[in-house]
Amino acid sequence: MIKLGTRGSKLALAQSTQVAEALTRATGQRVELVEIVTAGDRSHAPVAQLGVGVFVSALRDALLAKEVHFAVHSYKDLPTAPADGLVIAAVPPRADSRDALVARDGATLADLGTGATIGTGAVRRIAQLHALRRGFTPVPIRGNVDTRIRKVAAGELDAVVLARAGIARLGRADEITETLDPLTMLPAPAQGALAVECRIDDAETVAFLAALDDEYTRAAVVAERTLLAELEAGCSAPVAALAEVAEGDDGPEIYLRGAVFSPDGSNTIRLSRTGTLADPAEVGRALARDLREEGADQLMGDQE
Ligand SMILES: NCc1[nH]cc(CCC(=O)O)c1CC(=O)O
Repeated sequence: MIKLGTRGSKLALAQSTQVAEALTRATGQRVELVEIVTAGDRSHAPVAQLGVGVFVSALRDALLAKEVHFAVHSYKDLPTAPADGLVIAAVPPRADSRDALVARDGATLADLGTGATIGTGAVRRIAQLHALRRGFTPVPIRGNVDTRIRKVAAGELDAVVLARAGIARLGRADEITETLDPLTMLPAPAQGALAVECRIDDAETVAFLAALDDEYTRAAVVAERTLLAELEAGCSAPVAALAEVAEGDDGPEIYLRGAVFSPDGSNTIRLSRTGTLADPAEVGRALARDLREEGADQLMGDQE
């Protein structure tokens, strides 16, 4: 039996269970889930105040203390700096990376009128909603996926925007009323991807977990997160990125789109780049340089 450390939230349990089952299918290894309470689960403060690493650090402590063999994170919630002594041993095939709208009566963004209240806590999503110039009223919310969707059913909000992958992992994809095209709502770097982490010196677990790794997903996530890191921005920053791997003339290549937003959505810089699958980090670095040349720092620094 090897031990998988997981948060106790429904979403964390759903994705940990899915990874555990995939590992058992691939290797025959049985996996025991061990629940770990993080500071982020105990607190009701806005995530922006808690800081990026709050959901992650308790899991990493448990790994380093050898209480568990590995942990599964939502990749987009990981700080961009690597953790000492740990390694992302597998990046499983990515789920849908797009954002999704949940509204009443099947409503899409096109159906929602001026003043429609749309719940989301992410600056990235708020800025892109404003940028549509439809007079929407983004409403900051927090809480788990179920809580957020309930506010729509209860009439407290007209709609919420959430990651499609999270809704789907909870088995509620049929409640999505519109999956948002990346042209309208470019997702967060690494959205929909999972990071499977273990101790770097635990060769046996590293070898086991390799069975779950998906080369294209890993390359995409490296490109997106290198862009984020190069812009010196965290997971709550107004930065969006999506890398896709497509067949080029000389084999597979990476197509990386990136965008930065002023917090009120009045200004956006969107650019893209292609590069070789062999060096996804370079694609991220190059796009970060391009965005900087267009004034990304000033745009994002324009916070207040
Ligand atoms: N920021 C919270 C968060 N972290 C991971 C997911 C689920 C989707 C994913 O794994 O990317 C969500 C919910 C959301 O953004 O709607």
